[in-house]
Amino acid sequence: KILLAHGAHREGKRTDAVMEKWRGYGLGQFIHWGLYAIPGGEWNGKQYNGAAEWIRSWNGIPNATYDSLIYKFNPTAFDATAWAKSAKQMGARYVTFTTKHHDGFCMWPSKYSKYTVAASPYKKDIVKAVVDAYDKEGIDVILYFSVMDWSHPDWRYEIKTKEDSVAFERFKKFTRNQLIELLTNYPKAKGLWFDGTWDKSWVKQAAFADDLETEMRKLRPGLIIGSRFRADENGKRHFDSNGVLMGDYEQGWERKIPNKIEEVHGNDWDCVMTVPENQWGYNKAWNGHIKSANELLEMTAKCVSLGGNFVLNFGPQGDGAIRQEELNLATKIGDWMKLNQEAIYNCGYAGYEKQDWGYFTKKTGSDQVYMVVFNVPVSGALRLKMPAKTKISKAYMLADREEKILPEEINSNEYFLKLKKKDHQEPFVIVLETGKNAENKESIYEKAKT
Ligand SMILES: C[C@@H]1N[C@@H](C(=O)NCc2ccccc2)[C@H](O)[C@@H]1O
Repeated sequence: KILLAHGAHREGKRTDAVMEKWRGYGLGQFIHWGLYAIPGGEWNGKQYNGAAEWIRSWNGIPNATYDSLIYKFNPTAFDATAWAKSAKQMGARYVTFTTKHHDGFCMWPSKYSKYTVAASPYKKDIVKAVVDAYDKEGIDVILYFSVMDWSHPDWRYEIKTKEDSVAFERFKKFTRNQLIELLTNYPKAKGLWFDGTWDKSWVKQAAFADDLETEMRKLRPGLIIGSRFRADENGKRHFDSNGVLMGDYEQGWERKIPNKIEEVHGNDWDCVMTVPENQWGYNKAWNGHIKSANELLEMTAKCVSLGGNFVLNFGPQGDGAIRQEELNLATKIGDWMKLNQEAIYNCGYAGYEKQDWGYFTKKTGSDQVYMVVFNVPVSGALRLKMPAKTKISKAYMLADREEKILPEEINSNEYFLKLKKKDHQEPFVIVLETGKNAENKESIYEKAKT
């Protein structure tokens, strides 16, 4: 092991109650909202073909012109309670909210910047409204914060000159001030979701970032900070020079999902996902593939089956209303979650191999196993391969506990589950009661000799 002053300070999962709760969330909501929602991916009738929240970086718009959007920010349709109620019915158990994105506009009245809601016609503290409304619905709040701040005169992508380094020292102080301000103003926030930390300038600040993380954790015991915040003294990010995860969970799953358990290295993790292929902020033209509710439910089940959380992004419009397509998805997902949440909340990796019909999840701290089924074969019978020594004592439909399913053993540890109904239009859950240490019933079929 390489001796590191600013690598990981802890190895393996956190075991405290706050993190145990985080681990069991299953489904979360991301909200990207800021000045970028006003142009919505378009400027002077021309479409910006990047992600809508990056439109300030487009050379199609002078920075000063973009920044003057502050004078147009007056979201009359903004209703944090309506957002929180929609998230509640969807079944989200935490929300990650953009306090400041790469453009540098602050959704709270920061005293360290003029470029905030306080200087807009709207004036009011949006972060406070969101934190209070979601907290009232029992949904935990994580604050998203972009270190990269294109609007700040002292921000640098990299430090090339003495002047750059003097400026960036000021920027580091500014960043620390804003983070301490957020933790002080919004003590209900359970964590910080850092972004914009890949710049060469920030990657060189191992000691500063390490000290800042320590200071934030001391100010807010139990605070949850992911692996994207800081680099170690060799510039290694997410995993330090010894390959150990920095922070409390892996934050690398952005618009992608692991396929097998080995890819998560025994760490906690969350996957953050857009509804279109790559739009986080509101984009008028939702081009390309828009994910359906069933696709998003499958992503949720896949993440939970591999021990992670699935965080679905919403991009409210410039007026503060959430677009109808997103509200419809939240409703459809919520309808399914109301029936099947038992297989998602406080569940994790079951330890079984992946199978064609869908995903296994297991209730944390129990032997209760769930099959979240997305693919029923034409035969209408699900082939189930269990590890040796696993006996199925009971199988039934979660949505109708009276509908028992008799597992037909076809081979040692292989079963067919014949379903009453074949044409399922929605994913569904089968509950498996397994006796882990059941005697390993000798198979009645001898193995083929090859
Ligand atoms: C959560 C998303 N992260 C922001 C972003 O800049 N992603 C682009 C990116 C993704 C992964 C590594 C570097 C850069 C996007 O704008 C969203 O805020």
